[in-house]
Amino acid sequence: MAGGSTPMMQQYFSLKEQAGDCLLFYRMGDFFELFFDDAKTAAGVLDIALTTRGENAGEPVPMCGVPVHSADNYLARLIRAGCRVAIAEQVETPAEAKARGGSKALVKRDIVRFVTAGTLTEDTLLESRRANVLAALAPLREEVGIAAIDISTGEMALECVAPEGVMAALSRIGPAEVIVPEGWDDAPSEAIERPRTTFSSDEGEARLKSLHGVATLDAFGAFGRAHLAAAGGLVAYLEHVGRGTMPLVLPPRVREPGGHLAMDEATRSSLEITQSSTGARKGSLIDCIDRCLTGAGARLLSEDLSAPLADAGAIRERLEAVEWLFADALLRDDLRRALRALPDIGRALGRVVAGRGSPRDLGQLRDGLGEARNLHDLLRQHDSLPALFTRLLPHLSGHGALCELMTRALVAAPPTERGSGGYIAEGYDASLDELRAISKNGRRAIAALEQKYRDETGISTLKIKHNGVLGYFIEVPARHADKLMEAESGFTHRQTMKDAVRFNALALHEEASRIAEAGGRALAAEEAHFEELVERTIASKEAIAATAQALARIDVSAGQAERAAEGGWVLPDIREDNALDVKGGRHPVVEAALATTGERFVANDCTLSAKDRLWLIGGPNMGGKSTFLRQNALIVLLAQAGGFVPAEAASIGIVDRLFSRVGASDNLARGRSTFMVEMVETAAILSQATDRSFVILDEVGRGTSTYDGLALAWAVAESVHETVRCRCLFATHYHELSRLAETCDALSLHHARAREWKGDLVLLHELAEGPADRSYGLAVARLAGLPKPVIARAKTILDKLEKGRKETGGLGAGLGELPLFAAAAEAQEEQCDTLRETLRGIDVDALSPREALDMLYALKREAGEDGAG
Ligand SMILES: Nc1ncnc2c1ncn2[C@@H]1O[C@H](COP(=O)(O)OP(=O)(O)OP(=O)(O)O)[C@@H](O)[C@H]1O
Repeated sequence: MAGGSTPMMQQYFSLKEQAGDCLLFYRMGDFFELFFDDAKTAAGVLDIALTTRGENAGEPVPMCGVPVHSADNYLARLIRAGCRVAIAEQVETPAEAKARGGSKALVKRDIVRFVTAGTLTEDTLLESRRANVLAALAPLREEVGIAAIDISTGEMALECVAPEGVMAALSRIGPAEVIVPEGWDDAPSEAIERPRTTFSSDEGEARLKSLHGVATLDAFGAFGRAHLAAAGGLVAYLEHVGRGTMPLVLPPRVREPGGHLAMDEATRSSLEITQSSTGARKGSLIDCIDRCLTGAGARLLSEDLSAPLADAGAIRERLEAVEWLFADALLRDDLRRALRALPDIGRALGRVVAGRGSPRDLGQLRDGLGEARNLHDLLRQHDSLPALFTRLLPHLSGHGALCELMTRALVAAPPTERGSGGYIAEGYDASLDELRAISKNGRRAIAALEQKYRDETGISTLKIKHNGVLGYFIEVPARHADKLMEAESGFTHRQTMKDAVRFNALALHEEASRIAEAGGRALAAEEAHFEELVERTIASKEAIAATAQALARIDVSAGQAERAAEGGWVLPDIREDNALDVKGGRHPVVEAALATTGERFVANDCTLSAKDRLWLIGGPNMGGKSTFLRQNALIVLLAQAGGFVPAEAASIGIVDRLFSRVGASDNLARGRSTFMVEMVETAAILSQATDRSFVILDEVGRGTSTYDGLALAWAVAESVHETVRCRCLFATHYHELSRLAETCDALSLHHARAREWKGDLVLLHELAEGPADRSYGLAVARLAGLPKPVIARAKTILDKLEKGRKETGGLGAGLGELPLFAAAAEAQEEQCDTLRETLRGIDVDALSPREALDMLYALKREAGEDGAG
């Protein structure tokens, strides 16, 4: 970068202003270069050299650069590190610039697109088994509209949530990027602010209508103002990012509230559904059950698990399809063989519509649509087809004309680049074939010329060669050059090399021009065919997207059936009551982990019903309590996602909300103390759970002092039992809680069994009825290898504490007379009543002012507010 305010610097600054807080990739020949702070950021993230180029205001300008041919790789790393990038390309050639403004003219550059985490379409930047979602939030008075799109496939959904439900919704959607109107105080951190005006419902409606070329949106669904406002912000952002080139956007579908099993952020992360506690897919539920053969199937499965259904009919429809494929292993194999060969046509379509499609993408669409047709024919032979597949069947066919056209038009394996042509098949276009023949014949003619020149000159080492600078030329070794240099030789000198000299000749020149012209025209013809195929594809984009979605659903069903067969899972019985009856349930992830070391997972029953809906579970550390809690939550989740479950039998009354809480989990990132988090989360359960919910509470209360913790655990258990009345598994180390069984009739006691054998602890991982007899804490500590003297010392202390407990009644002393949760509330009422009675008994007319004042003081004292003032 030259000093002062050079034209180049001015161009750079004006582009940087348009780029805003995105890093500016400034195209310079074969490199993208970054300057100033952008260079420092990029060099840090990419670990590449930071240098300088020229000066600005007397200071060297920091600079770094990445080669254009490997830019995708660098982009991926920058995006992963949370950066956004503006790509400024040269939009004219140096020759054009020269013709326009003389030899010193600067090549015009323009930002051609922004690359952001939520708006990627490049195959190399996307993970095949993971959706890449951009979400826009539009807060209206009492609600927040959410528009979410995966532009790699164009799938778009709109929903509307209460302001306090935004985080839960975002944790379900898992967006890579979130945009919000500027100046919104409650916006999630990390959200990107966009102009407020774009988030208006009128704007949204207008943009959707123009995008889909319709006069009314009625055919797509019923949209509220919040839906449309969010859609407006989203579409405006896509226009901005693509600089006017729109990606694939399919008609939006509206997500109705209540259609799904609700889970909040804490529940999702505690159940490790799509990612484990480390943030990786490995070790998560999906990692353990995903047997999909296509990326699109894996993405749909992730959506199923993130948003399980709450409607019995819809769940049974999915289950019926899984069961059908579960029962017929041969058919499942056939189906899966076909699925394995499927390209990702949803994403290929996304690239084609976004104007970044390649011949290879068209080839993938051809192959994928053809394979869909084969699946259609395979499924159609069966007359017992499940309802779900009957519904999907029509989407698997119907692309006959397009497939036939692409089959004729494209070569078997089209390239990703179209610059050198060669992707349109022979026989598709006679004039193209002719042009190719000219090139081919031309090359033959040149070979003949070579022979002719050799004969004429007698130089057997004469060769006709080709390169990018000279085109075709004749080359002879230097020692034979003189002969060709003669004026009458018919050859014209072009270049002298160290050992060779190069010439041209008229006949060669003419032949070469013919070849070049035919080659250029052939490329143009291929280009025109490509454009036409793209246009034909775009014309059927919605039908192709529907095919892609149907294929993904079939893949998910077949994958679920495969997983069930592999693990001996069962079809759950979906019911509308409040039962949760699991026989021989297992935790799929723990079971798989144990299997790698040859250990066996101990299956356990969970039989909750309206009469016995709260299980209090005690037992030693490491006894398997947490595992049992989670396995039942996962079984509910898997069943409502429409899959088989790891159990011998399962009957599941549909759950409306699932809550999972683990006592005192660390959440330092949010700046709240662990206990505070635990209480905030517990409060959410008590206010949001209904009698149709399922709650697992793992040692709630353990994050504070023993007395406080016990008191809170007690009160929470009571409240769940008396007020919420939902199904609940409550694991705790507080023995004292077992006394709740005396007063709570729908609560029962259970424990994870353990035995001490010859001084060693044996954990049986088996659940049994009744309270835990003791805690085995020291035995577990010994198992963990705590030094012997420490264990011995702890034992002495424990003996003393236990003696004290016997004498004083221990932690739970005094709890005998504790009124029940509801009774405690009544107690306050009672006090009000004595006040009322005293008031009623006062004869106001008989009181002197002094007596009245005394009486008032007395009443205040009774109400517990003495020391007035
Ligand atoms: N049903 C089971 N069969 C076999 N092994 C199991 C079973 N349940 C749990 N385990 C094993 O025991 C380990 C501890 O289980 P878990 O964390 O559920 O115990 P816990 O009772 O909740 O312990 P703590 O009270 O310390 O939190 C698991 O990691 C697993 O390896």
